[in-house]
Amino acid sequence: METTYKKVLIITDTQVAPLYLEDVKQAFSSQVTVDDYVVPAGEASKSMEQYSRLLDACISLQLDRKSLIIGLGGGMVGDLAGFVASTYLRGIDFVQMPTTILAHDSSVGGKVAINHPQGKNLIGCFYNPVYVIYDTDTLLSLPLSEVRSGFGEVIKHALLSDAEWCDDLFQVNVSKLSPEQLNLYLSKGIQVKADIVEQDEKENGIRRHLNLGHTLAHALEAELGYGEITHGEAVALGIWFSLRASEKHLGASLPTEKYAKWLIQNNYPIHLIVNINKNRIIERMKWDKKTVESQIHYVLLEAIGKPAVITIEESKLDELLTDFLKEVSQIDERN
Ligand SMILES: NC(=O)c1ccc[n+]([C@@H]2O[C@H](COP(=O)([O-])OP(=O)(O)OC[C@H]3O[C@@H](n4cnc5c(N)ncnc54)[C@H](O)[C@@H]3O)[C@@H](O)[C@H]2O)c1
Ligand SMILES: O=C(O)C(=O)C[C@@H](O)[C@H](O)[C@H](O)COP(=O)(O)O
Ligand SMILES: [Zn+2]
Repeated sequence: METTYKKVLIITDTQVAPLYLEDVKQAFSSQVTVDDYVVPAGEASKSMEQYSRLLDACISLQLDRKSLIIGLGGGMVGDLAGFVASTYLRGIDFVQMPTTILAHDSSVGGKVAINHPQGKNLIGCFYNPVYVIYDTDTLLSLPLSEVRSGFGEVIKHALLSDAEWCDDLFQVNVSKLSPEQLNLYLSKGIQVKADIVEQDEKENGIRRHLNLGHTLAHALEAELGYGEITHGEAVALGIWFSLRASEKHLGASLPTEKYAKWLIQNNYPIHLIVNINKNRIIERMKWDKKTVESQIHYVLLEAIGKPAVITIEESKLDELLTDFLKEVSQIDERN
């Protein structure tokens, strides 16, 4: 990493700024000019409008190729700041300072992007930070809803890798975790992700497994309106569908009941999808980046730790989704 940055721009959001921005600024010597740009907290800021304003800020601050951009915050800030850094002057150095549980996933692997009303992360690229600085003490200020959201990606990493870890997680109440337990899960998750990304950085093959649950999750986020459901909660619900679809489509034997019980005990917002418009969701699923020649490719599990990318015909997907939404609505009525 360049160690003589003269200008630094810290990009953060309105919820993180009052908590951590001054601390980070104070860490620089007086030789460095440190500016900040604070976007509204929430997924809606991962937009073309904020991206454009941030580029205007880079230009008015006259950042050059020896300047540094820091993304201080959760995955929203990381993806947005990283995309600005990747395109400004064809790319300047970028540091990720993740502050959410979910960002154990988003700060690794170099995917940076903004959303389009049609779909999630439709505009982006692969651009790695020069450093990731993850101070897990920052996680102590997270609201419970964001802890829950972060566990959508933690449980994904467990299902992709390790049945014993899954059993352990099914016992977990996300509101009652010790910092030691959380740190253990985060390092396990980072390892699972890093191992996959090292083998397939640009997602031509096995990196697609990291999209478990995301074909439905991204469709839900766009359909409900960005920020109406968190990314991690949408992923957790998307994984539920993937587990059921794996049982029905592949005949896999999976702990789907235990998984659903865990979701309910931890108050994942299943009510948000009860009245979802199934046909519009299927149309949105076609915008998934794994889609090739209009064929939806789905990440299913043959077993825990054994993901596979499977083409599902639209009529079959319709049937699977109809059954799933019926099941969700019956469970929602009972709870
Ligand atoms: N690039 C990738 O590989 C990747 C992977 C997973 C998710 N993502 C993206 O990440 C985004 C979701 O990330 P997220 O869940 O971190 O969302 P987020 O960045 O919107 O953060 C969630 C909320 O928590 C607040 N917050 C952040 N840190 C806090 C702290 N320490 N204390 C108190 N409040 C805090 C934020 O202000 C925000 O309101 C989505 O846009 C998703 O698409 C990207
Ligand atoms: O890193 C990856 O690869 C992932 O799929 C991780 C996902 O958790 C993440 O949400 C990612 O941004 C999804 O990527 P996309 O290419 O489907 O937009
Ligand atoms: Zn994700």
